[in-house]
Amino acid sequence: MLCALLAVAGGIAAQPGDFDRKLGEADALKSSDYPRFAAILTDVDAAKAELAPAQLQYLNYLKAWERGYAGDYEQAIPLYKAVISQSEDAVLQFRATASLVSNLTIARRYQEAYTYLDMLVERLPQTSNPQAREQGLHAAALLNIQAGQYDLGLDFSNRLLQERKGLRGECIARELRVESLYKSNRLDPEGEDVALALETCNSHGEVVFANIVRGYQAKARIDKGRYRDAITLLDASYEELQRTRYLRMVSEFDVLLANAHFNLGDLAKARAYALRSVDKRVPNEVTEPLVAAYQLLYRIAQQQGETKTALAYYEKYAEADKQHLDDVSARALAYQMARHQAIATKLQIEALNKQNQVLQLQQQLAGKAAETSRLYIALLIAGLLMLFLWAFHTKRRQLHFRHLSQHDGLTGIINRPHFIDVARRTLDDCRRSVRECSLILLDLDHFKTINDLHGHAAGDQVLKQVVAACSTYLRPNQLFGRIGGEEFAILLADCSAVRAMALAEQLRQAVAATSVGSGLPGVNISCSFGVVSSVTAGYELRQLLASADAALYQAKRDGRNQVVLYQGKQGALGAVLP
Ligand SMILES: Nc1nc2c(ncn2[C@@H]2O[C@H](COP(=O)(O)OP(=O)(O)OP(=O)(O)O)[C@@H](O)[C@H]2O)c(=O)[nH]1
Repeated sequence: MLCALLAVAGGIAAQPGDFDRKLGEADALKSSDYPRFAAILTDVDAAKAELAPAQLQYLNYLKAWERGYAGDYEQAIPLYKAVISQSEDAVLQFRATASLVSNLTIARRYQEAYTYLDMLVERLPQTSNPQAREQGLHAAALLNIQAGQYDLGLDFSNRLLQERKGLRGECIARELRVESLYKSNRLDPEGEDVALALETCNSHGEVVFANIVRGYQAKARIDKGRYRDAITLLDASYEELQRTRYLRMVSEFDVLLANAHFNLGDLAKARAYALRSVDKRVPNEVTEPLVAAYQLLYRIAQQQGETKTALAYYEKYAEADKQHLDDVSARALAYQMARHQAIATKLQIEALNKQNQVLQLQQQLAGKAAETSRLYIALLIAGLLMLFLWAFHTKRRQLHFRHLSQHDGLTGIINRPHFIDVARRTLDDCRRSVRECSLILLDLDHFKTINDLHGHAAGDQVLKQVVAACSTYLRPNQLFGRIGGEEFAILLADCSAVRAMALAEQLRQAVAATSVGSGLPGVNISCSFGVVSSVTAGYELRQLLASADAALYQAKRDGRNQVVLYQGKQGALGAVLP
């Protein structure tokens, strides 16, 4: 092995078989011995020029896996796509598709995930490689469970279970089974499913999967009011779970313990666990445990009469809950759209078949001109028309679903997930062609007071008026989205800070003018604005939003109803209008 490594590192021509062996070794080690896997990958990558085309694709697949493992899905996804389109090895293509589905799911690109899942399911019958099949069935079960299609999730887990009996895949399959059953309210916490899943995962040393199963077992006990039993279960494997450093489960256990203690009236312990759950949260993600932790902290503070703290936690809870629900509905809608796409394609194929039959019969008729055949043709044409109508209807519903998933129900402009999606792509384009972009963030002033004094319905009306006032000044290519309750963002490609400031000022005046004729006498409607340019904050959306937010905060502090430009970390926030 050392010789082979030296041969690669030192540029001595290595045997093609060496690379196959190394790549295979790296593949086998990737989840159990990451440092060794990474070292082999670096070695083989250094000798890239000597690899045969198939070996190069295998290397690219492992590199994509490495990026995904590091959480860098934006790099992993195009790498997987390249392997799928360039590799001639059907097994590698299949495995890359399965990994791509998982990465797209975690990166919340659900529609794309379904498109690739359809490809995967279609190729499953022709794929006999056991490892590839395990990956494919795992990805299919996971995505369906995420989309709330628990029976489909259960089907795929059962197939995985049958195919991987006695192997590590059995543990994964049994865990997925427990998850589907819990999420569809059918899990018996003391039943055979849980017991077998724990036994299989423990026997394969799969600590993380075993603890995911315990998490669902504890949840089911809590749902049945058996709080002490849940605590006993979670306490027993608490230390073991901490050692895995798998944050998703660590924060889950903490919030479950917080919940059980809260229900038993021990508020001090409940608060400690809930705070720990927030502290150990998965970075940059709004997960279910985070929403539950904020809700508990709010309820604990409320019970202890700490009104101010309760309110602060309530706001965090409401915001996290909204984001989480947006995500859940995006997954469900993506599923519906994927199904409609599949039906539409099937109908198109059927329509083409019928069209063929009509042509064939017409040819026969040219010779015979038989009356009965004419009738048959008329019937076929009628059937064809109906099929086209049906396909048209399906397409329309599909477009409707897409619109729902991308737009805000109240104001009609695009919603936060879609804004982020399109803005990232626009910023990438601008970065590549070195064009300046600007971002405007606007937030209604004292909106809570309007709600409190005139009711939520009046508040909704004000939100619509503000959007209508701003839309008058915006062109179709200027991306306008609702990114929070009363917070909006506008991304302007090919736009300098000076022009963005001028536009923001126009919008400020337009919003202020809606106070007259708003139907709410004595109410001043205004917005504060934060503006930032890619010249000062770069092309990363997250950074642009954070910088615009800092400028917006400054505008709020300085008295609201004004526009502030972000001028970089060093420079003060300045160029205040009016
Ligand atoms: N009517 C209505 N209210 C909403 C909606 N989304 C969020 N809100 C409310 O918007 C208010 C935002 O209040 P705050 O964040 O305290 O901000 P504010 O009162 O505008 O004060 P400043 O931003 O500091 O000027 C909260 O009361 C939310 O309940 C919505 O869709 N409709």
